[in-house]
Amino acid sequence: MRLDAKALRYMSSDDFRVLTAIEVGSRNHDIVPAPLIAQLSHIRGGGVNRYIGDLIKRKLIASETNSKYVGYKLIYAGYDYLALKTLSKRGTVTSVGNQIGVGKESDIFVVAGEDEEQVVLKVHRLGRQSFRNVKNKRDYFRQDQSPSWMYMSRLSAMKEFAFMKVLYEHGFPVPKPIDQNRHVVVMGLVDAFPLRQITEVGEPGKLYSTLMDLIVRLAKHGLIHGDFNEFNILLQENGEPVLIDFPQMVSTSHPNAEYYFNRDVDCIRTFFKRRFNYESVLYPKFRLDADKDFNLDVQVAASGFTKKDQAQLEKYQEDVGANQNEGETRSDYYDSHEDVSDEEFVYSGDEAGSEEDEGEPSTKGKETADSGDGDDESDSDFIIETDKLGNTVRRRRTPADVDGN
Ligand SMILES: Nc1ncnc2c1ncn2[C@@H]1O[C@H](COP(=O)(O)OP(=O)(O)OP(=O)(O)O)[C@@H](O)[C@H]1O
Repeated sequence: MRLDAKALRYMSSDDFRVLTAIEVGSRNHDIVPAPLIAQLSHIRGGGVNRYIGDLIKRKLIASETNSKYVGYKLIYAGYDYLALKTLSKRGTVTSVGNQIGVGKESDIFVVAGEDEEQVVLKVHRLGRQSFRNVKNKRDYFRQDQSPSWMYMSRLSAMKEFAFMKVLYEHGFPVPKPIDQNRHVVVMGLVDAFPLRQITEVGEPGKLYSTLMDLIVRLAKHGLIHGDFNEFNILLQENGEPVLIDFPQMVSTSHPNAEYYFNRDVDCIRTFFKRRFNYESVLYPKFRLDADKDFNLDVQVAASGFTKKDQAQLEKYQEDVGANQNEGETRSDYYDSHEDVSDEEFVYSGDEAGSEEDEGEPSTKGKETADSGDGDDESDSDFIIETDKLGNTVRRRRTPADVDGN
């Protein structure tokens, strides 16, 4: 799936009203009947059917029949569309660029921001992975029981933005948080390579200590990253790491805090041993009684991402985790995952904050960065080079390399 910027330009305001009406109607209906769409969009007569037909053709909505009537539902592309429209109206996204990556549960694009600078647009796609791993898929579709995939994606984006903001404000090395709407987060572009692509570093011991210090500093602020590994650490040319991706971040007062803390520490120890042949007897241990400098989790709760939201996301993550194939690593996932059709992601309500005209749009596409474990991957798409600090880095070829620039 692509981020279709052109579609944004060509969509009429009536199309948007109809799309927004379907989003609003979805709060109380699995599928929204045409008369309700007409009422919510204030488009009278049979006119609404023409717009509905148009939106179906553009694959922004889908029609479905239940036992009583034919209705319409928003699909991922339509939801993307509404989010992009809102961000472009706010001016935080001014044009759409290329997809630079695909995560387990997200699509990442570089787009132009407010002052034409390059920024990162991350579209959360919960359900991509869980379709394979969650047994009780139906739960997430049934509005009366559990939230939809799109609702969960929105919660995940809210969480990422809330944590990024609080961490950024307290001087942690994270991307600059810029904006968030629905399931989309806009953040600063970090000029760096994921640690996973780095084959050699000048001083592994120094980087190891920096990363362990970061884990400890987070804990002293009441937080555990929960997914602190080579995929979520970007290494800048000056050797300083930047932390991304906070879907599993938990408070140090979480009942399983010690487990999560140790897992983060172990991830780094294992990676350093495997990749750089570096081992140290020194590593941090979790201490519940440690003096806390600050409780950032309290600030996050105050930011609008509530404890209830956190609990809902945690339940989802547990469901995914509990059903994860034993021993499956993230690389295995990348190597084996099949794309799930976007039409399968159906929005079934619970959305908030969708004022009329507050629309915005979509994304997704081909895996371009990081498509397997760096150790096993074919090298033809990569260039090995030495950065200014003498680190050997492996990066994907760009058109500029082909042109010889
Ligand atoms: N702010 C950023 N600046 C530069 N690159 C970024 C940024 N955010 C993400 N990326 C790139 O996109 C990739 C995926 O991002 P991220 O880890 O946030 O997605 P994800 O869906 O959570 O992935 P996964 O769960 O598989 O780690 C990163 O490895 C990195 O290469």
